[in-house]
Amino acid sequence: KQRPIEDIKLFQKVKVTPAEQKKKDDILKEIMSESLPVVEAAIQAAEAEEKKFFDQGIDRVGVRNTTAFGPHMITKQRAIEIGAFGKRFGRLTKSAAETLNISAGTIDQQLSSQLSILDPFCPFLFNRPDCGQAATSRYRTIDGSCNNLNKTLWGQSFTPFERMMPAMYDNVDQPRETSTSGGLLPLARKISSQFHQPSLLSHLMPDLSHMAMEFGQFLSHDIQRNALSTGYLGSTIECCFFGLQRGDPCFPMEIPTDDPYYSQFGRTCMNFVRAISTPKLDCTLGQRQQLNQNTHYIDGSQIYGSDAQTSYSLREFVAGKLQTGGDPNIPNLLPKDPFNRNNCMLPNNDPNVQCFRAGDDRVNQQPALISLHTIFMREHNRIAAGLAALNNGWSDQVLYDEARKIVGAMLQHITYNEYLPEILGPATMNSYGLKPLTNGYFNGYDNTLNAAIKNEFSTAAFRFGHSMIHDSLKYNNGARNLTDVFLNPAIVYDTAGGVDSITKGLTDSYSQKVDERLSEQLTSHLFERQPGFGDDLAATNIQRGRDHGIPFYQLMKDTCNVRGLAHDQTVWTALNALYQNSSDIDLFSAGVSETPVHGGKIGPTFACIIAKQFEALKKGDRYYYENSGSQAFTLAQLDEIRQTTLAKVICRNTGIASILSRALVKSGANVLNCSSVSDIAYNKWL
Ligand code: HEM
Ligand SMILES: [Ca+2]
Repeated sequence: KQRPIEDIKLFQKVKVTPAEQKKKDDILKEIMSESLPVVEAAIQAAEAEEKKFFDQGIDRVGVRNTTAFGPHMITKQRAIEIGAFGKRFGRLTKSAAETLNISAGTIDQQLSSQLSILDPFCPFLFNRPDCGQAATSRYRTIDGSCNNLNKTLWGQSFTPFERMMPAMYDNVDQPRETSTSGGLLPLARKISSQFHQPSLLSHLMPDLSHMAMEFGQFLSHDIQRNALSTGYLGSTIECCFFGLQRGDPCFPMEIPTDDPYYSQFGRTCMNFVRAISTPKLDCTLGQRQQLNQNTHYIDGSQIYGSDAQTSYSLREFVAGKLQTGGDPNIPNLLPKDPFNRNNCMLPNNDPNVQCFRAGDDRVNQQPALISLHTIFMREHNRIAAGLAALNNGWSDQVLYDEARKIVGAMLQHITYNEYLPEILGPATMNSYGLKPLTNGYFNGYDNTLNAAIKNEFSTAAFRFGHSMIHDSLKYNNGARNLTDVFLNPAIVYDTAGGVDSITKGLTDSYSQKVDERLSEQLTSHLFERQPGFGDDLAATNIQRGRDHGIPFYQLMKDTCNVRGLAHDQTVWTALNALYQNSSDIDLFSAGVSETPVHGGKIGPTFACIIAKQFEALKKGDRYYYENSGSQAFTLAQLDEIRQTTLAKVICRNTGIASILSRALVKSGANVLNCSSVSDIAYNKWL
């Protein structure tokens, strides 16, 4: 039921007096206390329903042979707990918006009151970090808390993705399915099959190696990991069991009956589960938001973990080392996961061949990713040993902390010095101040800048890398199709190849161009375990954008001040033909297909979103490696970090004899002879 008209009018006022604000707060408090029992009952009913799906064996735990999407994308318990509060905030927001007749776009401004009645539902108020030591600590916290000393939760793991622009949902918080001119948006799978056609071998990137793709994914797994909804007892939700009928959190993708590939299998539905919704960091009512399970900062959390428990489970607790696995024939691999939590495809039940554990749970997704994880784990252990050799008195903890600090700094250096210049081009690097210095400290730390990952970046722009993926990984003298290696670690254990061959293969082959095309392995066979029942990554990216209410391309393009046509005319025409209204076009599809900026690999809209994000990750990170301050490296140490290249890290941690000296760049390729690579000068750490 609606509130009286004077209440509704009060909430429509743009400026209010303190007395009016108090009145607003009281009204909201009243609405909340009326709604709370109703909301609680509705959530209980929904949970009973979920339990039914579980009891009937539709949603299952630990599904191995499955058509469920991304079986390795496990949601952590902490995220599930926050999601339970998110559900309550979502429903409470909706009832406030309905009774006060507030339109979706203005919810955040109009319902911005801090309401103490909601405190018990605010996960960010409990266990607040104690930052007493952080102001002077040389080391980051494991979970990213206390980086910003005023806003101690900024960038912490298990906090919301932020946004560049307000979300655009249907009916306050439902996935966007309708066009601005009424009618339905085109199906995600249709856009994928018509527009994101298979990459061809003739569309290779002329100057970047396949390692440029893989480093991008490794970096992505440092800074972002969305949390997907789970069923009863954390089970995997199977949305297609009832055709397309099952409601929230299901948002399955309809496959057109004339689909060029899937129709031959009679398949009409592809699983898709909505991302968990989270309260906002300040726990005011507002739009639906999504949750990042990783630390937002570039800090090596994919190696070390984003929470204390994970970090402990990866440590040796001797001499600062991380745990290793492998066996006598192939030592020094990542530690094994005997519980197979990633639901890997394990060959022939060989008890020695198991998937791996790392700081980010997606590590087993494919062997190129496993290889970079392995190399950086080894680099950590090597550095810990180097520091220990010169510093007799250092404890396990100090050795671990210092090696972790150095590895995190190396990752930042490679990101800003080697990776981003190739992707963004020189003009964008300059205008956002992203280039590292060649000497001295950087004095640009800005404690008003929140480094947190933006939803538009995570859900659309930084997925440009999906277009760089090749059909296959070069391996020994041949190649392995991705379908044969998704979630299958077998070649990592191969004594005749393994990590060395996979890594060498990445620098010996080219990336695909960033364009609308994606490998067929990703659009027709992603994680496939039964022919015709794999997933589609392009469709998933589009659907995820709608799930998160990501603004349309046109709006982001305007926000980024991109003028005129940013596409090749033919490409733009093809994309437009799929939509009834060009202002509806999804951000991923239009962004990835823009004509690249001069000297870069992506178009102007994605370059803007990505540059802004990396600017915040640099200037909003108190522990950015070039900063001065109580956490700083000495200038001599900093000079040593600045010598880092990805190629040297690879040389130091594999048996590879020679490699591209700029591991991401093929053109004008200079070869680095690994025997000439010197170690870090540990005497600067005495
Ligand atoms: C073989 C390589 C890769 C595979 C199989 C892969 C697969 C996936 C899958 C299944 C998702 C989850 C989609 C969803 O449910 O929304 C995802 C998300 C994502 N991918 Fe990739 N990807 C790969 C490489 C890359 C690369 C090279 C980049 C960037 C340079 C990248 C950036 C992202 C980002 C930013 C997300 C969103 C992360 C999040 O949900 O928090 N990926 N990818
Ligand atoms: Ca991180």
